[in-house]
Amino acid sequence: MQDDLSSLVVALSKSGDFEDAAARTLSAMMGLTERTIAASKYAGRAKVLRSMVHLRPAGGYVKLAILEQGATAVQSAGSTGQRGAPSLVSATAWRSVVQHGSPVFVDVTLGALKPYLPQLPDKAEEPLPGSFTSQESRQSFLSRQASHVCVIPLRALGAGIGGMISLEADSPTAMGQDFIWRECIDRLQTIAEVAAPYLTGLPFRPAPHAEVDEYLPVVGKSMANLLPILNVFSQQEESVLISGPTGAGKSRLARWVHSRSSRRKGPFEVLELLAVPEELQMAELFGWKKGAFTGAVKDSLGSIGRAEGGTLFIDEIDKLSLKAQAGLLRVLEERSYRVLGDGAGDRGADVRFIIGTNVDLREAVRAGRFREDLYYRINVLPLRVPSLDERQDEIPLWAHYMVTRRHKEQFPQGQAQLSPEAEQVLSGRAWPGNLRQLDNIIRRAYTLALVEHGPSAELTLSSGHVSRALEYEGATGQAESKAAASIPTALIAAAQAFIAEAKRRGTPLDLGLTEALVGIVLGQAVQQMGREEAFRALGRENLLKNRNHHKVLKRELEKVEALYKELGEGPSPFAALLAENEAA
Ligand SMILES: Nc1ncnc2c1ncn2[C@@H]1O[C@H](COP(=O)(O)OP(=O)(O)OP(=O)(O)O)[C@@H](O)[C@H]1O
Repeated sequence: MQDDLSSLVVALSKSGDFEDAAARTLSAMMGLTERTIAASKYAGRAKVLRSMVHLRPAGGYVKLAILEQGATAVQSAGSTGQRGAPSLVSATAWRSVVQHGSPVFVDVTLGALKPYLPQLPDKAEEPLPGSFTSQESRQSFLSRQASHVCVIPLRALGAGIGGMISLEADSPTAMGQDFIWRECIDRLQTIAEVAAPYLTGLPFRPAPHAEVDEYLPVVGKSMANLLPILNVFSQQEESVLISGPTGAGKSRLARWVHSRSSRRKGPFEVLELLAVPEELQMAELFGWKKGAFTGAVKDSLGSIGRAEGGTLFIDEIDKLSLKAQAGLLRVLEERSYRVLGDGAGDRGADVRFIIGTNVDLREAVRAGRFREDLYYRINVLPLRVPSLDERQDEIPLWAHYMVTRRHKEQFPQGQAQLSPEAEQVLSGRAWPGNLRQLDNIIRRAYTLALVEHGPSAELTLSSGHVSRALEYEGATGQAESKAAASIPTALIAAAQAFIAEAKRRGTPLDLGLTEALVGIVLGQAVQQMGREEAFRALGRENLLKNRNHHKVLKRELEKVEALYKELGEGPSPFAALLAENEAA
């Protein structure tokens, strides 16, 4: 073992990317498992099928690597040519790994799951309450011949559990027994510990060029990395949890998942919880029979009923009342529900759920607003959609797509484009409202261009059109949103606000007034850190040494006052500091 471990360490230290490190780690683990089988009573009657690295730090999956028996390289998740639906891992297994920080053994045939807790031997013998998992996970494993699964936590150095490694084996004669996991678990864990810093720290291999389609017409670098994972998710029956900021495209991605699933011919239903008052949530979800409550004048299908045979996307799940959460949990666990006022009993739900959220559900669980069991039940296949600001490379592509789409509605044969300057303006600002906000701006800029040029099959949106569309947004809102953005982005936003004001006034707004920026930064720093610390932090210690800092602060703050005066905005937030400085 020592030799194997040393050669693994050498190999890992030469690995250039996650995929290579994953292949080496998984093949070392599968090799060890095979040797353990060969030396056990299951020799010749059991085989190792595959293993997987699931990198899923808080927020969602970022990488999934699968090594099939006999292969030397990991499969890129979701690649075509995979047989059947690749099984991932059950919600209960992940929950146990997170809660106990220890491995878990799953007997798929029995549907039993045991945490490996040698320090608490009694507990280790008890299957986890609630036992194994949903029917979906079980079926998924069984369809891949996996009868026994071992799941090992993956810890990044100094961090919590950021993922897991799962090993699947086929050993029908070991039904109801622990299989060989106990014999090799310590060594498997050692391999996982040695490999964890490489698996969590190495860069990913660049994703192959992603195919775009009507549901996802633009794919930049970060989405290209996520799509293979989402593709695997789409082939599962388990619930998918899509989190991400509002307007980032979660509902479109849900549709994308549906369009790639085996349910694509079935309906795709959306339940926007934000639009449903709490007291109507149960009715909206489950439907009602005539007379079930005041106002129920005829039978009505709920979202679950309408999504029968297809997919239901429930957006803003954190808005679900605790009562409706209990109802949804039951549907997810038992695949049945009761229509309100239906005396005929429960009906089955053949529905795949995709859940959307723009809040951190763990926080909602901690605050007691969201059921923990429901959280784990929907958190089997989580994925976080990055904000548009994290997908900078997509901004011009989306803008182009949105302009073209709009123009084709008017002129099917026409051509519309954005000037390079217009693209720069769009790329240079922050998008707190994400794709929805970008779409709104493009719509306005397009209208402005039409107004200026008249209806025309050939149309170019200039930076002027885009800037004017942005002006409608209001400079204050922008400035606030910029605070969290990168410095260049924030500065460009400030420049846009300045230019917009210059254009609005009709009288010149002298460029020299922008020099007030130095005073704003300095004044802000002095207010936050105190005089001396501020001058040091901003690289002006020399001014402290020759006692010139009062003078410089005065000069710069006066420029700020001049700017405020010119804008008719009254005293600046640094007026008191200026007076105090004068007195000093
Ligand atoms: N794939 C897409 N194709 C075209 N437009 C898109 C796409 N994705 C997002 N958009 C644009 O962004 C807007 C917001 O997208 P979507 O409703 O999917 O976001 P969301 O993350 O679900 O938002 P919310 O959380 O507020 O519901 C859409 O109305 C559309 O203008």
